[in-house]
Amino acid sequence: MRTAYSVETVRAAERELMARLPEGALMQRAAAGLAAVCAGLLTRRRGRVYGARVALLVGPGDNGGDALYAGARLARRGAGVTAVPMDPERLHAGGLAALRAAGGRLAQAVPDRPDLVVDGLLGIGGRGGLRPAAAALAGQIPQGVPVVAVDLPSGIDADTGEVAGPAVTADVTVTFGAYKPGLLIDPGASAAGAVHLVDIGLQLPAPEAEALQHADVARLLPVPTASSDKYRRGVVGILAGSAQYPGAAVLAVAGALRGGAGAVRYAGPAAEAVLARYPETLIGRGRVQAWVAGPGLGEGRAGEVAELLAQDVPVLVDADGLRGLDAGLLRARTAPTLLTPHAGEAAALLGVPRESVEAGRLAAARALAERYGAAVLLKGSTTLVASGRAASGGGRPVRVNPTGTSWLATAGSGDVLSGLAGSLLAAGLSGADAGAVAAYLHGLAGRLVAGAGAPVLAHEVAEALPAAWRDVRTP
Ligand SMILES: NC(=O)C1=CN([C@@H]2O[C@H](COP(=O)(O)OP(=O)(O)OC[C@H]3O[C@@H](n4cnc5c(N)ncnc54)[C@H](O)[C@@H]3O)[C@@H](O)[C@H]2O)[C@@H](O)CC1
Ligand SMILES: Nc1ncnc2c1ncn2[C@@H]1O[C@H](COP(=O)(O)OP(=O)(O)O)[C@@H](O)[C@H]1O
Ligand SMILES: [K+]
Repeated sequence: MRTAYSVETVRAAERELMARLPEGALMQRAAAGLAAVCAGLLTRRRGRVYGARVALLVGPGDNGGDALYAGARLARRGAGVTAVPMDPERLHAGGLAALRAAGGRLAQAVPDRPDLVVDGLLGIGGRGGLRPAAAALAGQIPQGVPVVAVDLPSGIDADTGEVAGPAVTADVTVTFGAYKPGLLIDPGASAAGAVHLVDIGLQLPAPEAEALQHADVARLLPVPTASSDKYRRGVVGILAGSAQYPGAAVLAVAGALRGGAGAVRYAGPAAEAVLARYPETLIGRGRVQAWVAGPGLGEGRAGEVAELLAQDVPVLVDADGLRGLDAGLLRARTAPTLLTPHAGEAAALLGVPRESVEAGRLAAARALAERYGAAVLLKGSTTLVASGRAASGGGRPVRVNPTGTSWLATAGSGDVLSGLAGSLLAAGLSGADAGAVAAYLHGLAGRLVAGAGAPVLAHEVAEALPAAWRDVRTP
């Protein structure tokens, strides 16, 4: 499990540790880790650190201090290090002295053709987008030069990944003590590049966000045993498709068949299309352990969705099923509910513009989970899963899906995802676990189909799901 912690939590852990260590020890640990990553990058690109030109963008706080001390370490290994301050009157004094003592220099502008730029403008003390002086410096970063961000790319919100204005885009981010949620969630995650975590010895409590890894998913997958039969493995019902959108039914069934339930039951007007493709499907209503309601239903079917929600079985609601959902009805349910909106559907459910969901994905997922008392899988460039309890009790971390590819932004891939997640619900996973595991496998399958980068069809994602299962289950 990869875990991420809010600024408040990181600061508290830092205070606690600093009280037990000599002054400046933590910053030295951070600077040593940062310098090691920079040295590794320079060595890979040009064979050695000696003679490399390194430009440090230095802000007024401790983030700038880290950059200055790391610059001093690189200068001692023979790099030519130039520090460019955001405000020459506000520079970390110890860091500046160390850099000077090591032979580094100060300049007013980023020198020509550096081999590496270190972004030490703002760290967890940054608020909002870069202000003009910082933005002007970030604007001087030459194209094509690798950028290493100190702790996080300056201008991204550490807690949410929101980017409120100008921000640095890094190739590598060296973060200290713990991942911050903004490094895992877009748009921040995209700005961070590859993230290296430097352990500085923090003792941390429960995380605010977490990302499953292969082993976590493998533990949650429903695997049949000697005593299994198709009913014990779970039956998933699919209410999807319409005369206008029969394909959504086929794709949701395709995802469900590969999700680990023992049988898939289809209810709706696209039975012929479903059977033509998947003769394994049971047709018509009957007992199920979970329902998937919504893909391709078209308009005027809210009554059918409400009928399923009135039953005491787990229900996943997607796509057209999400229109006009009754929050009171959902909150009154005792069986698990999982909602799987994309940003547009989430915006409609929250009554806010789509852009505000895109810009603040974490807050949107939490708000939906709280308002509807349900687990929420918010699809998009970083898929998030908030559990109902996380919002109300503040207890459960939001799951950030680490797999996926933007090639998945293709018609019908969401239908495959909802069938898959519904199947996992029927197999007995909680709403949040079913959502997180489904997003993980779906993202992995999408990557397998896209390969080095090629268009992906939704049905191919469903077909690649067994390979994704095997990949996850291979130790
Ligand atoms: N606290 C600790 O023990 C450690 C902290 N470390 C470093 O310290 C950093 C945090 O340091 P600080 O608390 O000094 O904060 P920052 O270095 O992030 O800078 C905060 C300062 O930047 C200015 N600022 C804020 N938002 C701005 C904006 N949008 N545009 C322009 N200027 C803005 C403010 O004047 C504020 O004083 C961490 O990110 C990490 O790099 C590391 O050295 C590890 C140890
Ligand atoms: N930019 C993106 N990067 C990665 N994945 C994306 C991106 N945009 C969409 N996706 C994924 O693609 C799928 C699209 O689902 P959805 O929007 O419901 O499409 P549809 O309704 O056509 O099936 C979701 O799994 C979503 O997370
Ligand atoms: K930074």
